[in-house]
Amino acid sequence: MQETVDFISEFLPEIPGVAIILGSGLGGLVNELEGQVSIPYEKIPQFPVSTVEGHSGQLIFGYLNKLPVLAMSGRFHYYEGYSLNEVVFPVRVMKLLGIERLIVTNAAGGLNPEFEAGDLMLIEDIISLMPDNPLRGKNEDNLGPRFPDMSEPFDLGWTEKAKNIAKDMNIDLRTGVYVGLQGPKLETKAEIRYLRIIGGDAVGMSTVSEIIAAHHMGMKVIAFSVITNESIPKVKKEFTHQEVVEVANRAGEKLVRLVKGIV
Ligand SMILES: O=P(O)(O)O[C@H]1O[C@H](CO)[C@@H](O)[C@H]1O
Ligand SMILES: Nc1nc2[nH]cnc2c(=O)[nH]1
Repeated sequence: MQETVDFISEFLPEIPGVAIILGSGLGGLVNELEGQVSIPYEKIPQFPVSTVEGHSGQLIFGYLNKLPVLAMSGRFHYYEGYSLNEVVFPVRVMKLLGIERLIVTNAAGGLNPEFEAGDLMLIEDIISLMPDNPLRGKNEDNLGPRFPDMSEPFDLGWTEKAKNIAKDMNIDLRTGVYVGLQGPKLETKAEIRYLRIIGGDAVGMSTVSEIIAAHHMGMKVIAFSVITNESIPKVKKEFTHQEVVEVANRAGEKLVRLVKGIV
């Protein structure tokens, strides 16, 4: 990690105040960054590389409303074959770079029957149904405790502010629980009923491990889902990743405005 931190530090004009992980189709935010410095993942020592369409694969430093931020344009997923330790590697590096705040975004399926494609959801809690955990193995005590409390993985002050900012901006913000599954297969109808029964409002294949790792290290975290599809569509149609990216691109505009406001 230190090798990676030293490498990235050379490119950063200053320590970013906030890191932002961009979900599928949500890369549009980078157009808003001024004074950009981009580092392709393949140039960064020890960094994994993105293999999913809609995830461009670069770290981008820039100024959002004059505040220095670091955007991860392209994240890593367990289904790509990476271990969860590899999936959260960039989050750990961000913290070691001195970044204290993290905004996580994703494209997700709506489980809550009141949600529609294009809705924006503030993630208030998570359920990790990943087959592993990024904290498994020897604990690095300099990162965080062996048994981190997870009763409040998100920063309450920050989430309250986000809700108020959304209201001021006239952005309709849903709230709910995000369930993270390993993917890459989509859910069966019975699995969707199950996920709803256990309390899920949105479902996806990312985010939960990043939040666990960030909270372990004491970062202040906030997270949003763009609902790109209803997991049981009202009109029968098959899931396609292309549609996820298209809807996220469109609805992402709202998220970009909100993130800008929050930053
Ligand atoms: O969670 P993000 O990276 O936004 O991507 C979501 O979209 C992809 C499926 O279309 C899956 O990778 C799912 O997790
Ligand atoms: N697991 C899962 N991931 C998604 N990513 C975007 N939509 C979905 C979905 O419906 N299910």
